Amino acid sequence: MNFSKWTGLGNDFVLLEPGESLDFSSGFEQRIIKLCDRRFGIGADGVVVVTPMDGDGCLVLNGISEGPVSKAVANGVDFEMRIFNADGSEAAMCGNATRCVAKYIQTRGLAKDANTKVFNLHTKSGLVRPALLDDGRVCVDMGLPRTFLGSIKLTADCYDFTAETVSMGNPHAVIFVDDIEKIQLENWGSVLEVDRQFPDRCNIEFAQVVAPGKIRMRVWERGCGVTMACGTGSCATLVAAQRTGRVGVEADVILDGGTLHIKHEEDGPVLMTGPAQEVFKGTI
Ligand SMILES: N[C@@H](CCC[C@H](N)C(=O)O)C(=O)O
Repeated sequence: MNFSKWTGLGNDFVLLEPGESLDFSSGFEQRIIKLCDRRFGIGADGVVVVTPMDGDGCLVLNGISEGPVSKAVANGVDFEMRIFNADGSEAAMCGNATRCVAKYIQTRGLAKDANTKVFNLHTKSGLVRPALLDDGRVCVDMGLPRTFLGSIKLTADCYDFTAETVSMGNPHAVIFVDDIEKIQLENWGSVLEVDRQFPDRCNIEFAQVVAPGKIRMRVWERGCGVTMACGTGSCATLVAAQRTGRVGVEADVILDGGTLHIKHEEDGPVLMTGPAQEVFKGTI
C-alpha cells in the first residue's frame, strides 16, 4: 500500500494514495490502529483517504467511476476526504487534514486545471473549501459553526468546568481557564471525552486568552488523545471565545505545534489559515 505522511502543525496523518484499496470489511479498525501505531506502524494521529470525483459527482477509483456520492456538481476540483482517528473511529471532519489534502492535490497535480487554487472537499459533514495562498499556507472555508448543547457544566477529578459546545462538523467542548500551564490535559481530557453528555464522545479544548486577539489552546482529541494541534478545535475555540465576549472577529490560536489564524464574521463561515507539509512517502 502506497502512502504519504503529512503534518499540519504536528497533527500528523497517513494519507492513502487514490486507488489504494482500503478494505472496509471486518478488522478495518484494527488496520487503522496499526497504521497509526508509532512503534509498530507508520505512526500518526489519523488516516486520511482522498478520492477524486469526476464531473458527475462520482468517485473515480483506478479510472472507474464508482457511482454518485454527492448531489453537488463536481467540476474537476472535487475530492472526497475521509478521516479516521488513531483508535479506528471515523470522524466527520478534520481541519488540519483539509490543508494537507489541498497541498497533496497541488503537488500531485490532481486537479484537472493546474492553475486551480481552490478545491471542493466533500466530507461526511459537508463541503469545505481549501484555497492555496501565495505564501504557501492554506486558507480553508470551514463552513458554519453550530452550537449543539450550549454552555454546559462538566466535572473531572472533582474539578468543575464550564464548557462552550461548538460543532464544526465534529463536536468540541471548549473550556476557558485562567492559567493554561496548570491544566491536567491527559487526566481531564480522557475523562471529559466520554462524559455522559456526549454519547458520541467529544473533542476537549482548554483555552486561555493571553493577549488581545491571541488564544493559547491545548487539545485532547476524541479517538487520539493529546495532539499538537486541532484545526476544527481552533475554529471552535474562536467561536466559543466570540460567544463569551473574549475576542473579536479574528484571532491567532497558539497550539503546541504552532499557530493557526482563525476568522469568523457574524453568520458567516469560519476561515482557518495555516501551514501543511509533506513529511515523507512510503510503501507498507
Ligand atoms: N485533528 C483534527 C480533528 C480530527 C477528528 C477528531 N479527533 C474527531 O474525532 O472529531 C482537526 O484538525 O480538526
